[in-house]
Amino acid sequence: MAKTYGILTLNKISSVGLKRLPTASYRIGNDIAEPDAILVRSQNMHEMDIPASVLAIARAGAGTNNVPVAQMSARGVPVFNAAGANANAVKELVITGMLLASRNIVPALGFVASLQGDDASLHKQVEDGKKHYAGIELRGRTLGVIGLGAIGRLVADAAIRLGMNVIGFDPEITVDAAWSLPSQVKKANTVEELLKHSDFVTLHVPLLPATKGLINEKRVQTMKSGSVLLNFARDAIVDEAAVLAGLASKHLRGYVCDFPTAQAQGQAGIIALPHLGASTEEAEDNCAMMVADQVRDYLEHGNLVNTVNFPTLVMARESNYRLAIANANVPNMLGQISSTLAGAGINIHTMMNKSRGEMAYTLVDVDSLVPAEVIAQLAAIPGVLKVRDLPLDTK
Ligand SMILES: NC(=O)C1=CN([C@@H]2O[C@H](COP(=O)(O)OP(=O)(O)OC[C@H]3O[C@@H](n4cnc5c(N)ncnc54)[C@H](O)[C@@H]3O)[C@@H](O)[C@H]2O)C=CC1
Ligand SMILES: O=C(O)CCC(=O)C(=O)O
Repeated sequence: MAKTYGILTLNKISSVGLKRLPTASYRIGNDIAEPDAILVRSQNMHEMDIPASVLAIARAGAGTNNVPVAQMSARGVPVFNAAGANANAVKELVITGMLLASRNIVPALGFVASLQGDDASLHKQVEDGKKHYAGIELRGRTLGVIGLGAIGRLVADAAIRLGMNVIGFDPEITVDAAWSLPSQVKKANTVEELLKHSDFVTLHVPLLPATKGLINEKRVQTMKSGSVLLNFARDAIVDEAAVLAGLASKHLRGYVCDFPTAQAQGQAGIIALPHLGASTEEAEDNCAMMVADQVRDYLEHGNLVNTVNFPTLVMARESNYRLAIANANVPNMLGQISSTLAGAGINIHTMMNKSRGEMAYTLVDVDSLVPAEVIAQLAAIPGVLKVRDLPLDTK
């Protein structure tokens, strides 16, 4: 009988993506027991008892801070994301956020909603009251972008098209990302340099120990007087109390974020959206399609693309029998894997191994069926975290 896979969904995942997992071999739902993979958006998985059956977790989005990545690495389980698939949606909301703040749109809408009377009275109140909501233009102002990955690059490009000057800071920028940046983007050497010169500052970094509290009290004070901070990355990247103090003293003009909190609720200068950055039909479909394809390729063929904890490794099938082995990145793993196979009289057709940090991953195409006892021997090699037997279904 052909193998079937169970996919547990923890949030609503677009059906456009789920359709890429054929119903003949995939059972998908929010109540799948002993799933082979989990698809998730923002649900916090840190306290979840993740079943031992799970071979892969895929975040239908960019940030994986809601997934216990280190715990999964120790189990040899890759954590996938949908790199770049929702970047355009976030870019459009960031530009919206800059316009909302620069033109005082939120209080202006509140003013209009509060008006009462007939048309003539409304007209008078509007003309008298509009002076309180006069704004500033984006053209000619400076945007500082912290994090020039998939989203930051698109935001930089859009801002330049609106006539803004753009400064960027990203000490870990990839060569490809640097090539794709508009030449007008100026490089800041430090966060402080960027903050000092920017009228708007937008954050597009992942939440990591190194980025937690990136915008702290000292840095709020370093920001230009009258500037606006935009945070569509993660709440903990900003020390919100410091930002509220900056708003109260009028040092900051506004804080636009995707993460409402009780302490910021209703405070002047705050525009908080309900984590809407990636909430467009297009982004939800793109993310779901990307992770469905990645998970399917991993479950069926062991290929790894777009994980946050494993190397990228894709190998075309060259035989009907494949082993996928997740192991610690320590000496002599390949030697032990090949000698175990040789000892069992199994010929290696092709073998590829790649590492990333402490993790390594090996795909081995062999010429004959691998008996269960050999799989057990491989799994028992110290440092081997997971062994998967992936014979092609040739029926
Ligand atoms: N509000 C929402 O709905 C969404 C929020 N996000 C958040 O935005 C983050 C960024 O998303 P992408 O641009 O797609 O990720 P990405 O991985 O393409 O880019 C992140 C960039 O940040 C840079 N970076 C890392 N540490 C840094 C530091 N200390 N200083 C400056 N740069 C640093 C990296 O080098 C990389 O270029 C995600 O991790 C997620 O938390 C992403 C999508 C939707
Ligand atoms: O799935 C969502 O709506 C949240 C998107 C997000 O925060 C991310 O992709 O990092």
